[in-house]
Amino acid sequence: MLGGVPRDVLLRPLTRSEVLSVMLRLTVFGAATYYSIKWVVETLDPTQKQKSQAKERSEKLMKQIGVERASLNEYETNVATHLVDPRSIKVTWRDIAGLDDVITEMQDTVILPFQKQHLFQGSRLLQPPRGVLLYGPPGCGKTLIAKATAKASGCRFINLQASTLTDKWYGESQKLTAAVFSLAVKLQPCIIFIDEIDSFLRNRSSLDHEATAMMKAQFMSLWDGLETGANTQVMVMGATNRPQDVDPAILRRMPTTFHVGLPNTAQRQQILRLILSGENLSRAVNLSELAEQTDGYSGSDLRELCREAAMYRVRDYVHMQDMRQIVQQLQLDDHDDEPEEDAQLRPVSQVDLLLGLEKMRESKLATVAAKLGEESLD
Ligand SMILES: Nc1ncnc2c1ncn2[C@@H]1O[C@H](COP(=O)(O)OP(=O)(O)OP(=O)(O)O)[C@@H](O)[C@H]1O
Repeated sequence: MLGGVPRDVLLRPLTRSEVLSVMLRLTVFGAATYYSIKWVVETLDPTQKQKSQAKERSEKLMKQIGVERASLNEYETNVATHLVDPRSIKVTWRDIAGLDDVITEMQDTVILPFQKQHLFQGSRLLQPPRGVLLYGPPGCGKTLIAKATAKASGCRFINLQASTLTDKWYGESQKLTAAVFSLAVKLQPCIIFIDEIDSFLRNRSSLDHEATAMMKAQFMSLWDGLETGANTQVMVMGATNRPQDVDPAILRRMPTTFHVGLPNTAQRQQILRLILSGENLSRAVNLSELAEQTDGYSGSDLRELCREAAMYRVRDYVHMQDMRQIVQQLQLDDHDDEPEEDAQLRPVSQVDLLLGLEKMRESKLATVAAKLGEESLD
């Protein structure tokens, strides 16, 4: 190939400008190769679109919570898409009824350390808890309390879904787990909230996938790492319906626990009053009677009962309108200039509420029957 080039030209040393020119060409060639390969890899990466969407979303959320110019790696960006702006949370303590004791305790043990950090410094005994667990049956207000806590504390709030960490390729879970803690530290004061923590950090068993076991171990060690930074304001808050299924090692890291149980009669009456507070109620409504009759009902059941009750008057109204139209059509000529009827819904009555209760009972019985049926088939 170089046959035509005279031997002395090949052997003579390169001049300074030739060396520079070769180096320049090599640099340009190297850069072109690097960017071409990067472009091909990015084009072929099926998750590229999700990644750029995550970046956009996390940048927007970070801006909303007042953090600009924080440099986040790819995994922290992914976790940042689960950030919640406390100002956007609608739930306040006033939206929770019958749980005054839990709220007071939450304010003292969780919110106070965030708000009055200086009082808690310098004493190992007064260190705020690194982990808090809310437990109790479904629909009794755990999520409401977590949201109101985030709002009242003004902390940044990472609402972590178990699937964010678990449904990932091997190795990705660990990088995301590390990112949860590093992001929380960057954004502190911060609460990492994990709903249904039992499904995520459940009892370890020999059947656990190796990656899951490693992720759990890593989660715990990063959690312990929070202890070493005395001024670190990061807390993990978990909620579960099944505390017995949570890994005991995790439970030990959540020494502050709040039981949010089924409401008693007085609490049910308070919840009913709160749920119906914006409604037009008939004077004859007796919430104490309803509270007596709803033993075993959660706050969420009571809300559903009230929703049903409120619907009866809407249905009545629609039926009434239909009837009126039929009558009007029949008597069209005679009643041409009759005044328009009142377009208001009637107040919610005690009968509506009792009918709502009846409907709830039926649906609860049907659910129990279906469950028993499933069990007998197993
Ligand atoms: N104490 C309460 N005061 C007012 N509303 C309540 C209360 N408890 C439950 N509710 C109503 O029930 C709904 C569900 O409550 P929430 O999601 O907090 O329950 P949860 O305990 O987190 O349930 P799950 O374990 O199923 O997530 C609330 O949105 C609210 O309407």
